[in-house]
Formats: sequence, C-alpha cells, structure tokens
Amino acid sequence: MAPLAWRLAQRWCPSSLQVISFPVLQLHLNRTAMRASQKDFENAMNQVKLLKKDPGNEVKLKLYALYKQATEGPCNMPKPGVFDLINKAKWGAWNALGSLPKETARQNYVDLVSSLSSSLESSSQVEPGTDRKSTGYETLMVTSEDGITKIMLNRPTKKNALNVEMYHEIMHALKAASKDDSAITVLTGNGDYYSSGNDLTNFTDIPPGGVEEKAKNGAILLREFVGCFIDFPKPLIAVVNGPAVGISVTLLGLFDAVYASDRATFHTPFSHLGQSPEGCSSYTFPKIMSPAKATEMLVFGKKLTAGEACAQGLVTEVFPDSTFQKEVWTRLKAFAKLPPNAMRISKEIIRNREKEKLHAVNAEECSVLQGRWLSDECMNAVVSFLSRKSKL
Ligand SMILES: CCCCC/C=C/CC(=O)SCCNC(=O)CCNC(=O)[C@H](O)C(C)(C)COP(=O)(O)OP(=O)(O)OC[C@H]1O[C@@H](n2cnc3c(N)ncnc32)[C@H](O)[C@@H]1OP(=O)(O)O
Repeated sequence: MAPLAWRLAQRWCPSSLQVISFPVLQLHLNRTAMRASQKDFENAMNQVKLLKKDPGNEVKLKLYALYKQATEGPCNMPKPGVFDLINKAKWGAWNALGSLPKETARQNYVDLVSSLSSSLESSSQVEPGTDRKSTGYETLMVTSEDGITKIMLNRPTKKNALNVEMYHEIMHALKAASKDDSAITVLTGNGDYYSSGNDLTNFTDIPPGGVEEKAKNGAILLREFVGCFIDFPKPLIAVVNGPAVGISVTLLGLFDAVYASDRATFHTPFSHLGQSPEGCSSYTFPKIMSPAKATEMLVFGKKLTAGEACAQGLVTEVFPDSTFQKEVWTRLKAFAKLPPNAMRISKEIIRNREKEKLHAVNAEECSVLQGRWLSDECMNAVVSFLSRKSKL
C-alpha cells in the first residue's frame, strides 16, 4: 500500500471542477469583500493545483475538511473503522469543523490557499501590494486586507487549544500587526471553537530542570504573552465564533470590542483545574461585570452563554450564528475606514491610564499561577484530562 502521505497527496484537491485559468490578479481584485465569493472559491481550488511544493498532510487535511464543509456542510459520513487510516483522518478533520457555516468554510479555504500561495510559491504570479498574507505560521492564519489584519487561531482539530508554538506565533503576529498599515486587528478561531484555552499537553514536556523549571518558564512566557495584549496599540477586536475556554476568555477583558456568535460560550474553570485567573481577569472582570459576577466565573467556574456575557459587559454584541460572519465583517470593514491615527490615539488615552496597573496585575497573576502549576490539585486535573477521565 502507498504511504499515507502519498495517498493523501493524491486526494488533497478533491474538486472535480475543470481548471479555469483566471489570473491570480483577478482573484485579488475580486476580493472587494472580506467574504469569499463562489468565484474566489473556485479560483482557490485552481490555485491549489498550481502549488509547486507539497504543503504537508496537516494542511491537506485542513483543505479537504474546509472544502467538504463549504460544499456539503457539516460532516455527514459515518466514522470510518480504526484501520481505515486515511478516511479516519479525513473524517476527523471534517467532523472537527462542527456546524461551521458553509460561507465561513469557503472563506477559510480561500484564506488558507492564499497564505499557502505566498508561502509555498505558486507557479502563478501574485500581484504585489493588492493583498498581503503573512507566511510561515504553523498554528495561525494571518491575512491583511481592507484595513484589517485578521489573526485566526488555526488548530481546529484541537479546538484551537494554545500550544507553546501558538503563544509565540500570536505574539509575533501581534507585533507585526502593530506595525503594519492596517487600521484594526481581529482575533478569531477556525472551526467550531474560538479556543479551548491552554493546551493541556503543554504540561507534559518536562525540561531537565524538572517541573519547577517548567512552571517558571511557563510563567515567563505567559507574562510576555499577556503583555503583548496590554500594550497592543491599535483597536483589537475579538470575533468569538464559538465556545471559548480559559485564557481565551480572560484575555477578552483586554480587547477593545468583543463580537460573539450566539453559539459561543464563555468558561473559566480555573478552580476545577486547580489553577487561578490570568490575562488580567482578576482585575478586569470585577471592573467589567461586578465583583460577585466575576467570582461566579473565575472562582466557581460558571459558564456563561453569549447573551449572559453580553448582559454582563464582557461581550459587546451577540449575533445569530447564521448571519454572524456577514454582519460582523460588514461592521468591521466600516470601522477600518475610520482615520487610523485618531483611533490609535483614542485607544491610547483609554488604555494608558490603566497600563501600569495591568502590567502589575499580570506579573502577580503569573507568579501565583507558577505556584498553582506545581500543586497536586493542578497536576491531578491535568492528568485526569490527559488520561481521558475528564472533560469540561
Ligand atoms: C504558557 C502557559 C500559559 C498557561 C495559561 C493558562 C491558561 C488556563 C486555561 O486556559 S484553563 C483551560 C484549559 N482548557 C481545558 O481544560 C479544556 C480541555 N478540553 C475539553 O474539556 C474538551 O476538549 C472540550 C470541552 C474543549 C471539547 O470537547 P469535545 O468533546 O467537543 O472535543 P474533544 O475533547 O474530542 O477535543 C478534540 C481534540 O482536541 C483536544 N483538545 C481540546 N481542548 C484541548 C486542550 N485545552 N488541551 C489539549 N487538547 C485539547 C482533545 O484532546 C481532542 O484531541 P484528540 O482528537 O487527539 O483526542
């Protein structure tokens, strides 16, 4: 039997559509809207065939899954048997997209192909300057157009859990976005989740210095990571496409606006995990929603619906999932046309008053968490998840 990689390579462009030779320039000029048209989608399928280099199995599975979701909707195949490795991998990737709307899948497919085209050198010419894609990210899809830099968490099969690489890549993408010519920056998730929070396998890779060194390194990384959100100079908007857990929720207190699908939920189960709040939430949440409501979330782990989170001020506005992407991106594109320097300066005035305090809170939270990570309560919770005994 041919190796898995080769057999996937033969199937990664699942369309039977004929190759239509639209120039790549047309693809970019056609993209007057953030949402991909059917023509963009077809162009992207053709682009895939022109890639010179193999993008690897993980990407090919993503392409397959997004294609199926865009054309057929949620996974409708029965789960293949354990020995049917190829179809099981494909089924897993498609199924992980959950109820992601077809239009969003189509847009994500186009974005993914576009980022591949620039990173893997398509054999076609890409017109410079019309549209920019950041390259080289393993865990993110970063695009920049219409004055908006979109940073999309891109580990849908792991519910966009943040592994160590993703923490670094987000910091890198934020630093790049702070200097690019976009007016606003958006963070969102690919697939059915916004993010399931810290990747619990981050706890498994113990360095020679043991668990103490691991906890110390984790606290240093977390402090730097949250610091990037505190200092981010442009309007930063969260487009919460689905459930959000842990650090992906706490960070929302540092965003300038939070738009959520009515499918989204907000869950900070720190006590269940033997941990404590981060992302400056011990300071921002009581201010945003009252100390008692913040306690329900951060201490007792109460999960909020999008409507509840909006009523408590954590979320700016909730949209029906069926129109979420359309309504939010229309609004964001209008915001992105506002004078960028005025927006930056207004944000600075609001944020500067709080910056010193936020950095101090961040430092304290990281130091407390460093201790929590060494506790039996935390270790037991992580082992329990990793040995598949528990889920939220
Ligand atoms: C530098 C360090 C900084 C640390 C900062 C600290 C932050 C604190 C937090 O963020 S606390 C929150 C931690 N998150 C969790 O505890 C979530 C754990 N995940 C779950 O409970 C569930 O996966 C779920 C409820 C999110 C989704 O359940 P569902 O049944 O819909 O899906 P699966 O469980 O089958 O998930 C699909 C695959 O994704 C893997 N996965 C999901 N979330 C995580 C995660 N947080 N860490 C690691 N892996 C995760 C899951 O294991 C499945 O993988 P598999 O297909 O290989 O089995």
